[in-house]
Amino acid sequence: MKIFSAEQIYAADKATIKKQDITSDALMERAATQLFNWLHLRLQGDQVKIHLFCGIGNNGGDGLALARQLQEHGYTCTVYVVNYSKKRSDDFLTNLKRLKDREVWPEFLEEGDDLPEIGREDILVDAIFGLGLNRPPDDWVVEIFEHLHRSDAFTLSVDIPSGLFTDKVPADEKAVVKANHTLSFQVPKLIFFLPQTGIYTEQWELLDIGLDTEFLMNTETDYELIGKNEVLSYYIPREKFSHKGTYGHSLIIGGSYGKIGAVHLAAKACLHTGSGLVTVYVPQCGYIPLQTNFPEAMVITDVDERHISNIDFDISPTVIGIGMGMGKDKKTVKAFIDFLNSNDTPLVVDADALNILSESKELLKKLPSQTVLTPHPKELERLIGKWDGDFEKLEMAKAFSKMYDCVLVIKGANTITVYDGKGYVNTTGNPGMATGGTGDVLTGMITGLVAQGYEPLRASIIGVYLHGRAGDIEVEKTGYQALTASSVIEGIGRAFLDLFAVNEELKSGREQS
Ligand SMILES: NC(=O)C1=CN([C@@H]2O[C@H](COP(=O)(O)OP(=O)(O)OC[C@H]3O[C@@H](n4cnc5c(N)ncnc54)[C@H](OP(=O)(O)O)[C@@H]3O)[C@@H](O)[C@H]2O)[C@@H](O)CC1
Ligand SMILES: Nc1ncnc2c1ncn2[C@@H]1O[C@H](COP(=O)(O)OP(=O)(O)O)[C@@H](O)[C@H]1O
Ligand SMILES: [K+]
Repeated sequence: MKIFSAEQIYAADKATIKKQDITSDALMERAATQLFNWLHLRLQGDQVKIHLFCGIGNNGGDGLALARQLQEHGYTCTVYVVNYSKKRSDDFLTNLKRLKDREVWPEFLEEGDDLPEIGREDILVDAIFGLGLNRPPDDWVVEIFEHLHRSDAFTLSVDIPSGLFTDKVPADEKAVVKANHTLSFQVPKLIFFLPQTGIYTEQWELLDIGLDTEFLMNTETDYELIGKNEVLSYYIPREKFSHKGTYGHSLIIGGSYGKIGAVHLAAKACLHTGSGLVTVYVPQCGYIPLQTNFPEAMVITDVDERHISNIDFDISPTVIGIGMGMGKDKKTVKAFIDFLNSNDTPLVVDADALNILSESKELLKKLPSQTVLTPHPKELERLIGKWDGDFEKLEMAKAFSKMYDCVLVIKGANTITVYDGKGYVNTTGNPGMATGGTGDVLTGMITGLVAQGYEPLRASIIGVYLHGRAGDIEVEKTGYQALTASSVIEGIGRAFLDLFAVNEELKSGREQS
């Protein structure tokens, strides 16, 4: 699913109005009706107090139109207009008049006014600012935001939490409404997925307002949200007459004394993701544990007991995953540099190998084209330098990816894979995965997918999706705290099966009906 910018959403508005020959007010009414239906379905006429805080633009207009529909259905609501500007939008004014025609008189809030009392059990609707915010809200408006927050009432934001810009991080966290739930129109917004802006709403949901599908389909976006449908469309089926050679030979290089587990996790994940063969390359201290606990893997050992000192093997792997638990011993750094100087096998690079790469631009130039790099935030900073806010981080990541022709997998709650000027935002995964070793599992999975013939960008997108899905499946059994990297590996098989689950359900539903 595409993630559109605010400008593109305004353009979609225009295209819809023209193509469907409707007024902008009719589109606002659609939006309000969807908001109303959402609330009505849940409240079923309950007489809970609803406070609607509206701005003076179209976000406020949505709020006013919603207030009218609520009032018509007998709900108890009070409407406030946060009067931050005299420049009211036409559709706001239309809806203000309609409300007054029904003898609902909003209370206009100005600087210095007393603020209304809000009970904990009440419901707040935040329709103060939407996509049109273009400067920080005034202090007295921020005070209203804080007042709403102090009430502890359930806060429902319309389109986006008020105070959030769509293209930069707010300077003051108090200047944003903290929503429990956001009902956003038609398309997801990038702000829901970035660590510095995603925190302002606990949940978000899309409401279909019938924007022109042709416009949405034909407009190229900088970001895409990756869900099951996207992954399914990339899936390569397993052939009946295939054999282990069909699915590639992955070589996992890494480990050092005390960190052999990282390689074990990556290699096991690689195998569970479908790599035909998996060989690991470790210091000698890794030989016995791996051969004892992981019979499916082949093991090649370095000449050194504790560290990788000379990457030397006589197999021809399809792809190499490198860096997990490898450490930065002097011998290892030299071995890695020598390896890069002669390697032309596709690479997936993680952990210490990334840290070594960060220290030399010359080394980065030696990476084969479309090498996958899987940094967590700290490793990313070492690679691309410090950024000022999540939006700049993404721009810097795109520039870096272009400069070195690499796929950058920016790991986090919503991992974003960046390549060729575009970002692919992942939707799976959970906080239980914030535990040692889950990153090693991801690297193994991406390596295993490249081995099977997925091109590096797709392997990354699919790997990240399945990794998160495996974590989501396993967390149902373990809870967040007990989820481990090993349990994520256990979940990989179910994550693959789950790709087809909806289709199966649909099929059985059709058969029954
Ligand atoms: N397709 C869709 O998705 C649909 C979207 N719809 C809805 O429209 C919403 C966007 O509405 P909007 O463009 O009128 O902007 P909104 O956020 O209400 O701001 C109002 C104005 O405030 C001003 N302003 C900005 N910052 C300020 C500040 N700090 N302090 C004071 N003033 C400030 C600025 O005007 P300026 O003063 O800069 O001229 C701005 O224009 C969208 O989020 C959704 O809810 C639906 O109705 C239909 C379909
Ligand atoms: N809160 C979270 N929600 C979803 N996924 C998460 C969360 N925290 C971490 N992850 C995922 O877990 C993995 C952690 O990787 P990393 O930090 O490299 O761990 P390690 O180095 O211990 O293997 C990444 O894939 C990341 O996206
Ligand atoms: K809002």
